[in-house]
Amino acid sequence: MTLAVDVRGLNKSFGDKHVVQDVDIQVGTGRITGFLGPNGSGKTTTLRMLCGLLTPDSGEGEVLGLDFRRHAEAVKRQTGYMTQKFSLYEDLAIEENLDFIAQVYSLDNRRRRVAEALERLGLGNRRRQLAGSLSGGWKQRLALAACILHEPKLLLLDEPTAGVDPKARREFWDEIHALSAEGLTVLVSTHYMDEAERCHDIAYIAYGRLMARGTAEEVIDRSGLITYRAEGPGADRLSRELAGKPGVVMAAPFGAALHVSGTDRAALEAAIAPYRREPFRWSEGQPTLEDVFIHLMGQSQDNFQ
Ligand SMILES: Nc1ncnc2c1ncn2[C@@H]1O[C@H](COP(=O)(O)OP(=O)(O)OP(=O)(O)O)[C@@H](O)[C@H]1O
Repeated sequence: MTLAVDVRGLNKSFGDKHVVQDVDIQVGTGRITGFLGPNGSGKTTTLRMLCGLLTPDSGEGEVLGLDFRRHAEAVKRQTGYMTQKFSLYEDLAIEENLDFIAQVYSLDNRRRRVAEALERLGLGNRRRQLAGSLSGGWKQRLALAACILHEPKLLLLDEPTAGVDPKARREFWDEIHALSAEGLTVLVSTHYMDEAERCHDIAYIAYGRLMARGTAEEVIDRSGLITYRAEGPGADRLSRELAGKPGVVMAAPFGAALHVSGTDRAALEAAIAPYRREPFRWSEGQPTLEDVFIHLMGQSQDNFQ
């Protein structure tokens, strides 16, 4: 697999806060890599360093085959970065926003590019609508259209669907997959588990440190987590009793069922033994990505406290 991003030993501090610590990040060409981790763990900071908007304290490697520090400008030109906050002009129409961006970047074939971006993201019928009057989902589509206008090879998307309804999120992801199928590489930060599962690969960062990476299956397998599932009336309410018992890393309700996880099988089984009675039915299940992420978060040291 060729790598569109292959950066090692990335570090960044703000004052005495070491917010990105020795992070290695690799993103396969044409793949969609989900970037996950708790709030404030350094995802945005990492994305900004990769596209040359922020200078790392240290780190080396290539983005799109270029030394990402020495050739930051060239990397920037081939990268589309979608910020967390909608940053287009609310009092300009959709088409005017795109045309303005095309002018700012001195893009050739402005009309063609804008028309193609409108068409591609289904914005054609709304092209005269003011950006400020769009719903969250359409705003995000416009922001995505703006980032692909210059035909980048790499997309860095920072929580692009935060606060967007499920249907619009699904459509947005269909578009990300379509772009990836055309060869674009995508690194996308998200807090949504269903989105993590839609990624080819995952990188999980907590408190500035990369804790896991690989496909969802690999991340789950390598966690060493064992999960039991309890069903039956009131099973979900056992979480409080079980949480904190030796061997229990996590006990959380999943609908009416309960997931209890740990890494030490004997200790975990001892913890649930008193509850192996009617009306509860226990079975060993596959840990979910969410189980694994909560486990990883617990393992990482919160160096901001
Ligand atoms: N310019 C800055 N000056 C000082 N501190 C900063 C700056 N930018 C980010 N930070 C701090 O760095 C840490 C990491 O922030 P970052 O935005 O990279 O996290 P994140 O993983 O993207 O979080 P979220 O999921 O909430 O978006 C936070 O503690 C944040 O307050």
